[in-house]
Amino acid sequence: MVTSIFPLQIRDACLEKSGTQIIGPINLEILDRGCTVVVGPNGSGKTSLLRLMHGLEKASQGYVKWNVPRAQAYASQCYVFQTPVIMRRSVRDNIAYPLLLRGTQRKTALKEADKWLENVGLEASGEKKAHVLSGGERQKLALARALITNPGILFLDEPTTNLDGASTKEIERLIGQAQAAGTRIVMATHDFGQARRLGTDVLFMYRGRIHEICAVDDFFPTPSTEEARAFIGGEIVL
Ligand SMILES: Nc1ncnc2c1ncn2[C@@H]1O[C@H](COP(=O)(O)OP(=O)(O)OP(=O)(O)O)[C@@H](O)[C@H]1O
Repeated sequence: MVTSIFPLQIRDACLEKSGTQIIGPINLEILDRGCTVVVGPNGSGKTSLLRLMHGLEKASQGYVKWNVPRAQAYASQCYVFQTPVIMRRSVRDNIAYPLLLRGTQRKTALKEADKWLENVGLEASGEKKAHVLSGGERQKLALARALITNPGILFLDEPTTNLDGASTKEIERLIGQAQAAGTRIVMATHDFGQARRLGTDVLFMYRGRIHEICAVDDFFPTPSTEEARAFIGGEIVL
């Protein structure tokens, strides 16, 4: 039996940069189901929290611990950056790349990439150089490249910033599809509509700390703190 990477346990974790604590202490447990949307004002620490969870940053105090050894957990995670990293090769090769890294034969990897090209609507662009893609197309490529590995957890940092309505809808469809297929989602977003459409629970960051965590259906109509109420109302929260 394969051991689950969950729960992810974060205990008293802090992250320091240039001698300043930017987030923490954070206490959080992530179980294997759902879509957690991370919201909060600019600079409240959403990206830093995602990076800490994924292991791109190391806790200066406390710990971030998966249910399995770190390397095993890392192999089952993907992180899609706000500005996706695009490799200087074709769109198709970009998508196949994670499978090639894992030792899949090139022919099989490309066949799988073709399925994903179709799923994300990039089938006409497979042979294009990836760096010519538009912003929305790049996000689709990045999602396909993440999902081709069937990750246990997917971290998304503002996946639809600067995208038009149709591209946003398309990206949300792919995220919903991944969640339905069993991938745990943790996503930072400034889009409340998106948070309501995709999220199961909300994590509200404020001044580097988790200020509130609850079901999406409770957070927006009845936030339990004054800061969250002000934030949802579009007031400046400092
Ligand atoms: N490498 C770094 N060095 C120093 N400070 C940093 C570094 N990275 C982030 N910070 C600071 O940490 C704080 C949290 O940043 P972070 O990017 O996590 O916020 P955010 O909530 O994702 O913001 P936004 O909504 O604007 O994307 C900010 O004040 C930022 O300036």
